[in-house]
Amino acid sequence: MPQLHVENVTLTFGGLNALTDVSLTIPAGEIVSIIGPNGAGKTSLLNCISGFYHPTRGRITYGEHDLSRAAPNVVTGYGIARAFQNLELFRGLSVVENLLLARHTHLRYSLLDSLLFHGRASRQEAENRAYVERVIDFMELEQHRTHPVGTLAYGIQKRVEVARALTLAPSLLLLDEPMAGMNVEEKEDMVRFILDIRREQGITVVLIEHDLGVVMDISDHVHVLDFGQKIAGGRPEEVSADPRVIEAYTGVSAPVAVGA
Ligand SMILES: Nc1ncnc2c1ncn2[C@@H]1O[C@H](COP(=O)(O)OP(=O)(O)OP(=O)(O)O)[C@@H](O)[C@H]1O
Repeated sequence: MPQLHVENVTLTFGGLNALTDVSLTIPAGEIVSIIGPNGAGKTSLLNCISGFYHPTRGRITYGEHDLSRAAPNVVTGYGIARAFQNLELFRGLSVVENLLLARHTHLRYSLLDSLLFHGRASRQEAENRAYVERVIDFMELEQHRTHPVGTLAYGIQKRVEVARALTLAPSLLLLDEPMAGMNVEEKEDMVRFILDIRREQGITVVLIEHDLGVVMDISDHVHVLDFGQKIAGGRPEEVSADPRVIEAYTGVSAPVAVGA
């Protein structure tokens, strides 16, 4: 499975650097979290990886693929799917309809194919339905499958959003605050799903999350952004003890040991 490399990425909006010279590697099969205070550049980084923004400078690669100038649908085609912070679901459509719609972006046949080769198109359609049903099973959404998404509890809608990304059969899943606004029980469920996505499906997970307890519990590596710069990266226990991280979160400089 490919590794994701972010190399010296700078992203500028007018005079503002949303990201400055950020480098990090996401090893295949890991859960890696990106943390940092509000406005630190976390979503901007995810936008660069998923092709919504293009870095002003620097390079992003996924295995042999250069993502730096790729469009979002091309990035998805390379096996990178994203669940959005603000749900990207059609509220009036059912769970199963939302997932089928997302899966259709992966259809291998064109309109011409479907007219000329009806058999191939309908076989593909049956495969898509079977795939979507497996995702519904995996994300434990059976009881909601025919309900319009807009009528579901917020925590369930967030779960459908993750399911939507999974229907694209990614090898790398980008999750932007999948637990925001959830109660404790819903968070526990989402943590379990994230762990299972990695363990049972072998999918690499990049997570933006404000709940540091969750981050430290489930991440293999953590990278910390502050004012668009990477200020720390490493194992959760290394990062949580790093004085620069403590300062970024508390605004208070960590005491320097006497004699240091
Ligand atoms: N499209 C844009 N145009 C102008 N400025 C932007 C744009 N997108 C992001 N920014 C700016 O870039 C900086 C980083 O924003 P970003 O949303 O990436 O931070 P974040 O760490 O995800 O914040 P949060 O935790 O609040 O979601 C902010 O100053 C933001 O205002």
